[in-house]
Amino acid sequence: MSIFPSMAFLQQNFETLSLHHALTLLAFYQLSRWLYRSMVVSPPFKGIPGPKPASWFSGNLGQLFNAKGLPFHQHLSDFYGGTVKVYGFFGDEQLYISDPLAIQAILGKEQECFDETAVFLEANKIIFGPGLVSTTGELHKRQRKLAAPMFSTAQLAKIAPTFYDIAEKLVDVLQREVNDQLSLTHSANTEEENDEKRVGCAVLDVSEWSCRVSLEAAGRAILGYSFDPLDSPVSNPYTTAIKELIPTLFSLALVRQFAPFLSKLGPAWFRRKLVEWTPNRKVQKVKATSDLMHESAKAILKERRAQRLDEANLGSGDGGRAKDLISMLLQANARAAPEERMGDDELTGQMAVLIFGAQDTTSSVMPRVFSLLATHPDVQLNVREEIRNAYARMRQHDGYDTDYVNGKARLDQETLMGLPWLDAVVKETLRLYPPVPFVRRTCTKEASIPYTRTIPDNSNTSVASLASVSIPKDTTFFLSIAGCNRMRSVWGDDAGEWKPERWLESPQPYSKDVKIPGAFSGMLSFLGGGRSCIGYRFAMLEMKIVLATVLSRLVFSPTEDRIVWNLAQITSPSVCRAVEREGRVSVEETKALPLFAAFDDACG
Ligand code: HEM
Repeated sequence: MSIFPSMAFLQQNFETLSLHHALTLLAFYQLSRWLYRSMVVSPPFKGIPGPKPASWFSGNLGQLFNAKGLPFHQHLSDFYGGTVKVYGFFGDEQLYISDPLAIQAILGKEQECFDETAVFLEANKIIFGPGLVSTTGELHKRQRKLAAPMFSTAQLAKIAPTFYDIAEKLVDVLQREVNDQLSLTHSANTEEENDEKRVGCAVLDVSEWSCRVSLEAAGRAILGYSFDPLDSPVSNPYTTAIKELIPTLFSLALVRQFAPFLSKLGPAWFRRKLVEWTPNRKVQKVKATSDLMHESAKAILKERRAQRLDEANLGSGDGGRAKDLISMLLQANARAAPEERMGDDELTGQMAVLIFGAQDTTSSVMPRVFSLLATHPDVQLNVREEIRNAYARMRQHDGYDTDYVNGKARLDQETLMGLPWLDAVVKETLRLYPPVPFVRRTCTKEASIPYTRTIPDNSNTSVASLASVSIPKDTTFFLSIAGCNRMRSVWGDDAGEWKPERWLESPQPYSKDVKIPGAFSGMLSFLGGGRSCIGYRFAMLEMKIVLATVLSRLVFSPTEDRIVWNLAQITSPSVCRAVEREGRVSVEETKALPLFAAFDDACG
């Protein structure tokens, strides 16, 4: 008999236990499992290279789940190769995989052996409810089958005008902000000072604007609900809450390890009480955000139902334009066989998950694109010229009137998606700087995975040979999206450089020998396999519409601010500024990405 208390024992006896006893037992149970795995079970990854654990308690987890951890992640694949041994709690051996061959197996033919970690699934169940990111197996497949048609090219074409509405509003708002800044600085400065400043330029926080636009685009396109009309001075409380959710969750990485146990503790009302009683500011912040998301989702679902959006309504009243993706999902749900339908908790779960999935990711990519264009003026010139030429061609075209809305020109979807420079810039940014640099997976049944072992030889180069590693059940590992996207064996010696031209030279600028299943354009940024990003077409369309609309009018150049990109599951930019307090100077980071911006070509 095992010396450890089983979960069944804990559950049966829970009624008679005090909260204090229960938590102590839980901590003991968790601790003993880790100790058992690390001390009794023989280490599974002998011979696989990797760094020493940085701490006896949390191994390398503190380095990996660290806002400043991006260089460490890169170092692992650069220094140790595509399959690296890292340590979890109490010496628990884990893997850090960026090897394309291994990933091909994990996301492809061996995918049945791997799933999201229990920590990820259970934490998401608590935060979002039973949406796509917290379900597994048949339930997950059923939900995906119902949700996938919302993201077809044809359905997305119906929401493209919504993206254009938002992008055009953004340009109007930015124009006002630039004008306001220019008139303020002009009247406050002397002639000399004005000469020194970049004439005609204002400073815009492209990160803040991208966050607001992404949330508004997600709200309107997915829920048919406006979270942030952009022209009000204060952003929506939902924006602030959702922006802080990922960093807060990331900083709670250790506490989240208890989520699988918490989720099995008694009825829902009791688990809720446990969270309410937790004396931790960050836990309370996550709870408040989760409540806000659920309340919003429930209210919107009720509203949609009241509108009785049946098939006839969807196709009429607005020129055949569906209003939002959730209306489409409700309709598909009503048409599905009773046993396939989603319940209300699943529907509200999808709503929260989709808003969340759509917001933080695209709002990480867009500021990165603006910033890279600012520091690569030649590329920016090419992109802007290409967009402007496309508009000019459209104006010359006989039937151009149909592409005008409220007096503003709009590129049709085919033209927009086919702009080579814009496409190359977005793809190359996603490749080199994937907003989600890694995901975690658990091995649900033992699997043998092939990988390429790199061995340094005497001439300071390395030789590669094929190898395989057996991954025991319950092993947790890191799947490095950024590491795989930067593999020199796939992308060539310049894999670490941002070179949009590579996509112009060849539509497939990566090794033909490596096949990563389901991945977008040979990269892993949207992952692959059965849990790949369901919203990648949505993301590409939204980002291209916003970028093309903004870049057709504005030109960007860098300020002297030092920008750092931090890791919080999703990457985000911060500006570093020296602050003096009580005679001491320290560097403070604020979430922002300031760039000089000017309308047309006035920026020098
Ligand atoms: C540049 C933008 C985006 C990137 C880089 C991105 C990336 C990813 C990645 C890497 C995953 C896998 C996560 C994991 O398995 O742990 C994922 C899943 C997901 N994404 Fe995205 N995403 C983006 C935009 C979107 C958008 C716009 C939506 C919704 C409209 C969305 C909805 C989802 C959902 C629902 C999942 C979970 C899918 C499942 O488990 O079946 N994403 N995304």
